Amino acid sequence: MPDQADTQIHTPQAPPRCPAGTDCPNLEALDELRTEVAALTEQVHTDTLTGIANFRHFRQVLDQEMERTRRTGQATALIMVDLDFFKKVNDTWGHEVGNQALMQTAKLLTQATRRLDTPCRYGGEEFAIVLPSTELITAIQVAERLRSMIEGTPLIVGEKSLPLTASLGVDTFRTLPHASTEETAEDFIKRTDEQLYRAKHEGRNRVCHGITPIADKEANVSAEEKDALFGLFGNDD
Ligand SMILES: Nc1nc2c(ncn2[C@@H]2O[C@H](COP(=O)(O)OP(=O)(O)OP(=O)(O)O)[C@@H](O)[C@H]2O)c(=O)[nH]1
Repeated sequence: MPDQADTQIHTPQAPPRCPAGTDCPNLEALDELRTEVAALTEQVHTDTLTGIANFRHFRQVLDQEMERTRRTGQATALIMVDLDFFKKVNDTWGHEVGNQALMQTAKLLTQATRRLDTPCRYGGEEFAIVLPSTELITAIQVAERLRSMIEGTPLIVGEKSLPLTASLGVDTFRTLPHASTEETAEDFIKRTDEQLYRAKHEGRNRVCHGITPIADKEANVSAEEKDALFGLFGNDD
């Protein structure tokens, strides 16, 4: 038999009711709590240094957009961005100046993209942008615009102007609507990262992109779907 203290702990308490038409102090407390939860949720999804989305948020958005692609057949584009010779910036000018370069780059990423796109800090000096419902050709244009903005916006440190450049990899995830696909978010990131490393290897300060295969090995493609597909990619025959 539980003692009285136990009984009090385990008995569910009905929330106090507010009389209709009166100010209710509990509602105010609830509002405060909601504001606090919203602020904490934002913190969990934000990179502290740059103020843009962090890796955790990036992964959630990417999963969500890939799922949208599977359902609608509209491509999801991904751009990976890595500042060039960033170690040298840190070594020459110090970590604090390196941080300023990262903050400036994050600002440019936000300026160069639409509100629907999600620019994120992927980690270190690497960034990623998820572009929903975006074809490869458009994503390449966005990446090229961003590359040019980074190159054309040196970091001003006192009297000095510090040139910055970045290498970018671009690719898209696409599949036929409602077809099963085996490609995971990790595979897609890896595929796009390979383009980024190609850009580094080919001399940096450039955009490299893939030719996206249909990420669907098993789907039976109907004549109508084939027509739609060739309409999307353009038919060379
Ligand atoms: N200031 C600053 N530096 C960082 C941060 N995160 C990572 N870094 C630095 O970024 C540098 C990355 O160096 P590397 O991976 O050698 O790349 P890199 O020098 O840019 O060379 P490439 O990518 O090949 O052009 C390292 O010196 C890290 O210490 C950060 O939050 N702030």
